[in-house]
Amino acid sequence: MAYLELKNVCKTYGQSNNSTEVLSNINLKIEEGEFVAIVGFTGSGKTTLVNLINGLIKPTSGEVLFKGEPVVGTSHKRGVIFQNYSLLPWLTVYQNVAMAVKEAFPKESKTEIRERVVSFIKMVGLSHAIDKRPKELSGGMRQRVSVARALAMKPEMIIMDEPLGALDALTRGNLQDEILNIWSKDKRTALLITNDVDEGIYMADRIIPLKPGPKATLGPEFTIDIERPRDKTKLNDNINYIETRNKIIAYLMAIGENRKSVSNTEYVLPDVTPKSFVGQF
Ligand SMILES: Nc1ncnc2c1ncn2[C@@H]1O[C@H](COP(=O)(O)OP(=O)(O)OP(=O)(O)O)[C@@H](O)[C@H]1O
Repeated sequence: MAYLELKNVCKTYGQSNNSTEVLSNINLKIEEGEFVAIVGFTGSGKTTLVNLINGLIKPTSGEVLFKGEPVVGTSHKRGVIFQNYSLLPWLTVYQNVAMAVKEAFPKESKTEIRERVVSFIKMVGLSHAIDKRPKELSGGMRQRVSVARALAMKPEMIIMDEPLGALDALTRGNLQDEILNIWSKDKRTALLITNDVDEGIYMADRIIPLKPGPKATLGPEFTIDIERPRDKTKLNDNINYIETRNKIIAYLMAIGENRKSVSNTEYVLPDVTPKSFVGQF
């Protein structure tokens, strides 16, 4: 039995004439302990896929199974690191992480919870900002709180929706390594949604492209046959890395070209000037 399985999953938004089938016949199996990356184009339905797996939305048809059981609603067993960090603005960094930890570990003592929260905030390099509120943090710092919050809950499966996109290269690299540490040390299962092929190759066992939408489906998988732990500084000399990267990029470029050729529509912008601007220049 697969740890996570999607069987013929389709998702349509809207009703009748006004509807769009965003995802079409998605079939995916992830085994326990695997790290799978889905690489997709912008707007292809990546977040929709994450929300289906997380239980935030239901498929229009098909099934999402977690450990053999249909996914109904969210669960802290599946920890999601969202793209938009979704922190509670009135809580401090500590409180944002602690709230999630308390929910995941209701039987832990106050001291145990404090230790857990503090150690994960330290891991993401935010000890100095532990009592700050989200509005006092940069976008990258908020994203790091969101990573700490998801990982501190020790989810059985870590689901990441383009979690590191807003970060600088150094912070991004550090967090990739922290996520990999936790995944391998705690024997987790992980799904990473990204538009960065290099990030996918560095982190995952398999990469599966999500074709452009509407009616996005999954493309053929690419196995990443590079020994772990992987050394970023040596990847550029690794023949497996070079070959796999070239194959994935060629595939994505080919399906990207098809997408371009689907639409020849020209969009003409309206020729209007707001009244308040007239005479200002
Ligand atoms: N709740 C919704 N109602 C209607 N349409 C939606 C809804 N959510 C998403 N969509 C549409 O579904 C399509 C896929 O959106 P989604 O956010 O899943 O894509 P994405 O690949 O995550 O995008 P991005 O790369 O920009 O983050 C888009 O055309 C979007 O407008």
